[in-house]
Amino acid sequence: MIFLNQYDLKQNYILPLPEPEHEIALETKNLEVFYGAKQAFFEGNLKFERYKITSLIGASGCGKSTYLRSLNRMNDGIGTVKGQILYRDLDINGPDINVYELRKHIGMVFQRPNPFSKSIKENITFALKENGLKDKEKLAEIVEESLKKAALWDEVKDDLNKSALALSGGQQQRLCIARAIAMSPDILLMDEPCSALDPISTLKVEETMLELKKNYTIIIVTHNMQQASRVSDYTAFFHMGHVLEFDKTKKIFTNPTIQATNDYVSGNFG
Ligand SMILES: Nc1ncnc2c1ncn2[C@@H]1O[C@H](COP(=O)(O)OP(=O)(O)OP(=O)(O)O)[C@@H](O)[C@H]1O
Repeated sequence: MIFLNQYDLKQNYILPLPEPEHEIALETKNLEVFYGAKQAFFEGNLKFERYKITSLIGASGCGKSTYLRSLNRMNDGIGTVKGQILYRDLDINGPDINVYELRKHIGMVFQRPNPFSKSIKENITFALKENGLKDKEKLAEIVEESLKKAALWDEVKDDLNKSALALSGGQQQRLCIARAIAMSPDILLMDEPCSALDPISTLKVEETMLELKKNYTIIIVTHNMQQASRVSDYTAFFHMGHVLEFDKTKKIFTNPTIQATNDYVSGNFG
């Protein structure tokens, strides 16, 4: 067993990023996150390609969620985020950004399914109505479309007025995905979206993600190595608050450049 502190971070990090092949949906430059005096994330320079899935992997406490949550300002009021987060030529970490509007573009799906205690339909229409959409036909259209994209429509189409809380955990998580995509985000952040799900529900959510990447850019935190290798195009390996290696998923899992990545993906430390 190899222990985390065995790696000399100064020698290993940070590998040059691969050249992005396509358009960049989101980029972080010199991102740092502090909780009080403690620095939890260091020098994050990553570029996320549009219509691709990027997995963030690494041992518990290495800063994956801290980094992910910064991308739609979920760390506001919790930690201090320094550096730039560039989205459509805007630094969304800037003081003049309307965070509520931002989250319509960069949505989040959490670890535990968290549907509202409302009907399946209302879970999807609630935020849209709050945003002023009143047209019933348009709302019904969005409900159907979002549930179809989240691969839940066939299972719930006859029960749209039933409580979302009566759904299984896996169905609830797909409903939360439907709720997020009903707002037509550009980018979906997913923080261990399958950790509370059984293997069959996990596979369904993974299939949903593969379908969703036709229209969305997805960044997912996962502890599940098989999941990262099954769904993602790129993988970033986090270690003690640093991104040590970021590359195509196939390279990370079959021929990583640094020892620490190799040890992690082959299960030799944890
Ligand atoms: N709200 C907070 N206040 C203070 N410290 C925090 C807070 N959230 C996270 N941390 C600390 O920041 C570091 C990174 O935590 P983070 O949750 O980002 O790691 P992670 O890689 O996502 O872990 P896990 O895989 O267990 O979810 C840890 O040392 C953690 O204790």
